[in-house]
Amino acid sequence: MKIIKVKQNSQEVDRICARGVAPTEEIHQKVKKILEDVRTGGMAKAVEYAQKFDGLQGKKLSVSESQIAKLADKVSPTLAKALRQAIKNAVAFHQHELNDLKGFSFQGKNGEVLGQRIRPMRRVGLYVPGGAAVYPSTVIMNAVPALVAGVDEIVVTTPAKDGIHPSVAFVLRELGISEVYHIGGAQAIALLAYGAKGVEPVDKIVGPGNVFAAIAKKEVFGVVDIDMIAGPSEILVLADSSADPDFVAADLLSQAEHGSGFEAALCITDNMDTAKMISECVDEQVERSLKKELLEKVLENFGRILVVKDWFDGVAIANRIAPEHLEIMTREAEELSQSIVNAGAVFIGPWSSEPVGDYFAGPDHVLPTNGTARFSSPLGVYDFVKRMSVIQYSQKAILKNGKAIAEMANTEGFFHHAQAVLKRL
Ligand SMILES: NC(=O)c1ccc[n+]([C@@H]2O[C@H](COP(=O)([O-])OP(=O)(O)OC[C@H]3O[C@@H](n4cnc5c(N)ncnc54)[C@H](O)[C@@H]3O)[C@@H](O)[C@H]2O)c1
Ligand SMILES: N[C@H](CO)Cc1c[nH]c[nH+]1
Ligand SMILES: [Zn+2]
Repeated sequence: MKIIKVKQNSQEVDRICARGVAPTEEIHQKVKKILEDVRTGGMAKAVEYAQKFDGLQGKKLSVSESQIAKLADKVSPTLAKALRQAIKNAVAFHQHELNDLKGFSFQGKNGEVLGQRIRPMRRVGLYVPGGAAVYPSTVIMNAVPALVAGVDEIVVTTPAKDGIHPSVAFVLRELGISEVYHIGGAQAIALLAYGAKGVEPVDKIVGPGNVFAAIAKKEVFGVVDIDMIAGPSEILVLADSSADPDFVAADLLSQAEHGSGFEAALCITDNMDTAKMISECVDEQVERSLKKELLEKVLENFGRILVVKDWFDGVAIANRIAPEHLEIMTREAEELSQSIVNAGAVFIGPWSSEPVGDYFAGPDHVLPTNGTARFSSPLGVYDFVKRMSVIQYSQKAILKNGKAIAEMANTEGFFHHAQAVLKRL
């Protein structure tokens, strides 16, 4: 793995900050055409694309409850136990988010009541990727916050080349999700956003995906809401000489293996010897891997060990990179973590390996990528609710403030706004 000495504004850091799949004009046009085709051509077009790209056999996108149940029964007892526990952990974590979603109301000086109410969305679409891998964990991470928020209708789309995987079916059944369509990519996003015969459009689409799903989500924003851009997975490990190089290497490769080829596996260290040991461990693990070719491609693009002169520079660079996952394996890991402001999730200390978060700990694994952690948050209950303002004016309050309101309205040239208030005085 390449080792590079860097400062905060080095070219290599700029290149990493500009990472991500830069979609070509060709991909953009392709996504737009698929969206438009499904919007105008409806179910027939959606089926055609799902057959072409998503391994759909036959003409039916919807997966029936009995199919889900049959597949779910195939899951081994040990996997069933693990998935059930992962669901429990995710529910427990997301329930804490409700503490910040209570709304409020207060009474003003003239008896007026003002407030904010929180309401769940009615119908949401969850995109569960399925091109290069199978993602039962992503069903959990997409669906649990929606369920905790109290969303009425949850729709899942997933490509699944070889049909819905039993583990995915198991999680769907455990969570009571029965509206499922075998479709992926831009065509799935179009189906969710525009609807088609037998499929009602949703209010919001969430979930990670490859470049086709991500661009399609951006394109339909406005017709529906979207969560964020959650693209190819990324990890940045901060490691000093106390870190176990074998752990660091393993964690870097955990995200490099996701399969799109555009993942990022980065490390920052303040020690050249540590850099060399980590690099050797990565090379050894890659050499032994069944995914050697894929890992080499990812590491060539965005696999780097950056050596900094001190942690002041290290933290500044980490905050510029704003990775999806940030692991800290340094002596004062918790203290250092306090300086991190841009990351999807922070994993502190040697035992907090990234896959603990991918599968089990409880916090969501749908996280902002490509540096969007500068302004986006992990998927959470807050993504599935809306805030609604409440204004309950009293007669005393309108008598006190009516003239001021009318004056503002008249200044804007809105005579009828002014009249509506003045009539009440
Ligand atoms: N950030 C997160 O929270 C998070 C979580 C899980 C996975 N991920 C990422 O999600 C991505 C999943 O990607 P994936 O490919 O496995 O699954 P995917 O479901 O996102 O994409 C597969 C679909 O893309 C479409 N597609 C592929 N090639 C196409 C082409 N040439 N033309 C038109 N459409 C095409 C097809 O519809 C196909 O079914 C990975 O990069 C992974 O790292 C991110
Ligand atoms: N690391 C991914 C998020 O970037 C989530 C995931 C699911 N399965 C394995 N990993
Ligand atoms: Zn992962």
